[in-house]
Amino acid sequence: MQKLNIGLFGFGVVGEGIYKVLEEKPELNASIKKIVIKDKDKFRNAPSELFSTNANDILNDEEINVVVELISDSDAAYTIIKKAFNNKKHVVSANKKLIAENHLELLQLQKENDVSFLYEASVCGSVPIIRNLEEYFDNDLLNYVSGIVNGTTNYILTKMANENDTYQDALKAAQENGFAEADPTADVEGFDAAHKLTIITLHAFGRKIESNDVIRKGITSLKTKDFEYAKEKGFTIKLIANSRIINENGELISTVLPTFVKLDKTIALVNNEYNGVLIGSSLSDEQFLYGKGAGRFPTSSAVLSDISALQYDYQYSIRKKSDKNIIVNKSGKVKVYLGSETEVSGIKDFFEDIEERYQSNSYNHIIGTISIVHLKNQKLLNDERLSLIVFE
Ligand SMILES: NC(=O)C1=CN([C@@H]2O[C@H](COP(=O)(O)OP(=O)(O)OC[C@H]3O[C@@H](n4cnc5c(N)ncnc54)[C@H](OP(=O)(O)O)[C@@H]3O)[C@@H](O)[C@H]2O)C=CC1
Ligand SMILES: N[C@@H](CC=O)C(=O)O
Repeated sequence: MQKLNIGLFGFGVVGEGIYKVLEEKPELNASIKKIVIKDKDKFRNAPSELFSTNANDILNDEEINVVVELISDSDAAYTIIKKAFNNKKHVVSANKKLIAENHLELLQLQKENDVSFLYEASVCGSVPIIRNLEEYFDNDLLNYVSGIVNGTTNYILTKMANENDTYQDALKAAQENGFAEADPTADVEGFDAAHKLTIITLHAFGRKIESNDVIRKGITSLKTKDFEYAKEKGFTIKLIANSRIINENGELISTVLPTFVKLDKTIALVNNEYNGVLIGSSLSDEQFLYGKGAGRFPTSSAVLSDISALQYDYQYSIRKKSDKNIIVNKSGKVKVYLGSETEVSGIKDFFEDIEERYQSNSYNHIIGTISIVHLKNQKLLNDERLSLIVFE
């Protein structure tokens, strides 16, 4: 077993977690030689000689053969990872934004430099989704991957639906628990889930889509009345990320949208910071992966698993990667609920047909069918007056 000398970038929620975990796992033959952070004056729960603010203390150290990148700045992480590859170091990362934005380039660089780039922690925290899609589902025909991939929003939605918490209180608690991104806009507006969905889509279907291709709406415009409607009708509201193949030409429908989920469905039972992903395939029908999607030790467990996989030179091969023309979000339609406190002019025009209209002094809603082409209209997605919720 080769000795892994680790250079760790970041000593925040996850970085400090993996430091602690590795201290308790001497049998792994992996130890942290240097930790690079940003703020040299912060108190650290580790010996001060380990710390530096100079990235080159890791990147130019020839004894360090593994870089574990756990920082909150994706631009800085991009520079660090590229240099690490050039210097023939393996990289483990949890940085979904960075990966989603540079996925194919980074995979190519790992290949050219004959090193490994592993990032299980970047999607669904502790849940081993990437390696399962990559290895186990290699031969089975996948139809969809769908579920809850962001712990912060699921925590907030659970607290709002089940404990009548306010959005602000629930978000604050998610931040205090270390679930949220440094800028929680990434969580609550659905960007984080969209980044994760692009990573999932490449490993599931071999197709690289951009986060901007995903039809995305977060949870910030949901109102108490929407939760009341959901309860009355036997639903709960979840932020669901979904990529599915709909046509023989391989067209993908990829969305991150607030979704009414029937209370008796598996996904409805995924609460708090837990994530849960349904994998639909021709042979095995539907399977479910479930576990903690955020937080110090759950995320560290996935980072640890990647470090451990380096011991046997594991690499993602992306065998399913297809260079065919990729078509995303062009066909089909969905059943949508649009709620608003005041009448919003022109929204009826988005619907192909309307099934239900409700109007009162304090709240209105319309339920009907909207084509995918109209659903991606930014006017509809970005209007904060509108609660947009799809039916699964
Ligand atoms: N928290 C979670 O549950 C999960 C997080 N992730 C991902 O893991 C990564 C780390 O997240 P998390 O630990 O929560 O973040 P934190 O905000 O808790 O910690 C971020 C760390 O990054 C360091 N840092 C920021 N910029 C730089 C830089 N330019 N150079 C060196 N160090 C830098 C900070 O330094 P300093 O301490 O000096 O401020 C800090 O130690 C992110 O990519 C996140 O998306 C993935 C899955 C789950
Ligand atoms: N902020 C993210 C952290 C894990 O990826 C989340 O809440 O899921």
